[in-house]
Amino acid sequence: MADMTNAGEVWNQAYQLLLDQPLDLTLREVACLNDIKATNIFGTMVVLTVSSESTRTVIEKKLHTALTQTFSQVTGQPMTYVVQIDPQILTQNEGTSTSQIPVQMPQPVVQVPSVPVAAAPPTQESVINNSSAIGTRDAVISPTHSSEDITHGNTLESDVIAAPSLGMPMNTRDEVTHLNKNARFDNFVPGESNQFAKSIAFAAAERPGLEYNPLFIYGGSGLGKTHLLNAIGNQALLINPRLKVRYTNSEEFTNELVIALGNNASSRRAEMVEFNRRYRGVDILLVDDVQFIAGRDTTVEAFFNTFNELYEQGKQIVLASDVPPKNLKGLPDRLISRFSQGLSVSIDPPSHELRVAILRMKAKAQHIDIPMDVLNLIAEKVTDNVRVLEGALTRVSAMASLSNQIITKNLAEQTLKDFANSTVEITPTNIITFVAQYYKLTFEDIVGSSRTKNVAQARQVAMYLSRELTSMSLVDIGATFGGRDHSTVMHACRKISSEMQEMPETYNAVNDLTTQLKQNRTFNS
Ligand SMILES: Nc1ncnc2c1ncn2[C@@H]1O[C@H](COP(=O)(O)OP(=O)(O)OP(=O)(O)O)[C@@H](O)[C@H]1O
Repeated sequence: MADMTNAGEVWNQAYQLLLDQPLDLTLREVACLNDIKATNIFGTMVVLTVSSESTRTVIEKKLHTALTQTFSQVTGQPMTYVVQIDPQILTQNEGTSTSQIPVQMPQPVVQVPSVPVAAAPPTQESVINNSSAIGTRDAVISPTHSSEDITHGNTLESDVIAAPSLGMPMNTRDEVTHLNKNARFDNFVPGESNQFAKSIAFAAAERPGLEYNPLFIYGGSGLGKTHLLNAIGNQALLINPRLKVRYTNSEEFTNELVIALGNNASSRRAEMVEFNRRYRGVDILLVDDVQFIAGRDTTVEAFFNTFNELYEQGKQIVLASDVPPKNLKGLPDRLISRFSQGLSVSIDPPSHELRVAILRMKAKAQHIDIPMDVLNLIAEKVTDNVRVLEGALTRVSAMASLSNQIITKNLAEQTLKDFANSTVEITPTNIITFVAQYYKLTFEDIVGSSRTKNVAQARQVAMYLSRELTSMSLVDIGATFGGRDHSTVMHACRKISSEMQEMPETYNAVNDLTTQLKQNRTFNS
């Protein structure tokens, strides 16, 4: 195992392992590997520094899975990474003997699943807007940038439901089942777009392993797939508390497998027995974001075997993905045909009526007094993603509370002028970079261990934005921010959400940063 505190050592070992893998890279992409330097490690997060946006793109698009898995293998624990750009690194890399890759790479075999890539480098603009003129609305509202809904960044896991917005079922992740106990059927609002999925999910929870096995739920980001998966587990346990249920996602499954396999020969056997017990000894297995299982033969093989064993024993398997089975990329046909042999149900974007109904339920849960015309307005502004809908409700309620006004259509209109939809893809790296610049800190400050007030505040804002603007789970966000626990992230999200209702500077920071991120206009790197 590499020394966890030595970034260079971790990278060197990881690099050697990468060389042994059949990565699907062009020669130009291979050359990019020489541009990577591991400059720091914070907890379970490796900071990779590269000289250009194009290298970052290659990393995020082509090497994501290979890198996370290799880092996990080298250190013996689930790892993640962030990429920062520093043009100076080129000079520093010159002359270093390690990590120079030969330009002949192994032949393409494995398709590494891509993750969304940061958009083109933004232009330099002033980031700091400390005008705390709450009440004079124009001061906190910047020009609108509108188009489609926001696109989410790293969609690797969504095992937990909590979000920073008001009205969210806050996450309480069960230690054993990994279920979020607050995601239930009774707080999942049905509509035409999700009713069928909800009914089938309910039936699977009531009669696991019988009619709908496997059950495959697919649909776009923020439409409630994770909520339904958790609801199935919770409902099944309500009916029969003795059932063994496990919620996971492909990232977690893969990481646990890599760690079990990475142990030395003597303990590997025991680790694998434990791994198999965890996944094959259950009555209900719920697997989120199954599209990311692609990428490694060993993971696919382990997943295939797990699936078969559970299926043959009549155990319930529920899978969630952004696309239907036949559109899954990089998975062998035998697995796709297994996924297709049960029932596939879609969740479609919610109608206006459903968006209003969801908003009404969230507002009621938080005792927010909000008139019907405002609910309609929010539902008109945000169309495709319930998570974003919740964020919009948070903004309106925060603005009313800060300016000591009741919620009116006018106030909501002004507040949400800036809550524009955007096609810009927002990645954690972008968020950290933008937040660092906003607070006049460094990238490392945000992901590092400093607890000084300013740094801690900036980090919490970055965590909040990660939850609101990407579909990363609390667990993934925690890992990205220096290996912090998911409860730390949950605390940060709650704190910032509540501060937004009371402190103009927090509201302004979140608001300004959201606008800048969605328009991708700020840092020059
Ligand atoms: N019909 C609904 N009723 C109540 N809340 C909902 C509904 N649909 C979605 N939500 C809420 O919206 C948020 C996002 O949902 P969820 O995380 O389940 O989406 P997802 O489809 O898994 O997204 P992703 O693919 O990005 O992980 C959650 O807070 C969830 O509780």
